[in-house]
Amino acid sequence: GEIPSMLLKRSQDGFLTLRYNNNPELCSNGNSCVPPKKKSNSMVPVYVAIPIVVVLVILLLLVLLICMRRRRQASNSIKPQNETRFTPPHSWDRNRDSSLQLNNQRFTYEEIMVITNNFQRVIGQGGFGKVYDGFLENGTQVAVKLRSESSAQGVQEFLVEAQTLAKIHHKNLVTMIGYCNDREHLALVYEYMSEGALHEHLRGRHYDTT
Ligand SMILES: Nc1ncnc2c1ncn2[C@@H]1O[C@H](COP(=O)(O)OP(=O)(O)OP(=O)(O)O)[C@@H](O)[C@H]1O
Repeated sequence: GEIPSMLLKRSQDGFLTLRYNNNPELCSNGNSCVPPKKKSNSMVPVYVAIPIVVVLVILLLLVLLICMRRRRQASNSIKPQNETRFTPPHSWDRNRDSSLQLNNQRFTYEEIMVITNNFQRVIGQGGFGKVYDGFLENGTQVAVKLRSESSAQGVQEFLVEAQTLAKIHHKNLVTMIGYCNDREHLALVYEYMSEGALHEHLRGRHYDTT
């Protein structure tokens, strides 16, 4: 503010010594008042807080989205254990989706007999029963795993293997081409693995069928 004229006059008359150079908020007639420094902007914290809150909310939403997606994937991969009927996904039905070509197609038992040439050549024996060599119409060599009635492993385990392989596709896993669920016959048709089973390699010998 302005220095009162009374004080200025007394200073000019020599009765008073005024020192106010270091106080920019004081001014005399001759000097222009230095405008008081603006107070720091009280809105600055708001400008900083808003983006932080927005970023936190976005992160929270992303985490929630990821959690929901993982939970959905987990629930999809767990099927009820007491399910006894073989209910292949729609994609297994070649009549519904011809674009699937050989993937997961459904075969009748008669077709399985043709593919394996009436179960002519056994190439292995597993927990579910015998595995037969076979050829599809287009010449693709396949391995047909036929569940035997006397199998120690139940229908349920067989279906679990089928359903798992129908979902999982990996270059290191055998590909399931199709299946047969015809009356009492259950069979899975796999791509033929000419190199044999991994455990045979680990043991250092191949299954001898001849
Ligand atoms: N896709 C395939 N290509 C070539 N041979 C196969 C194929 N699948 C199975 N075999 C042969 O059949 C054998 C039995 O296979 P299968 O998968 O039925 O039984 P496993 O995996 O050895 O035992 P388990 O059924 O008890 O798990 C194998 O050791 C292998 O020699």
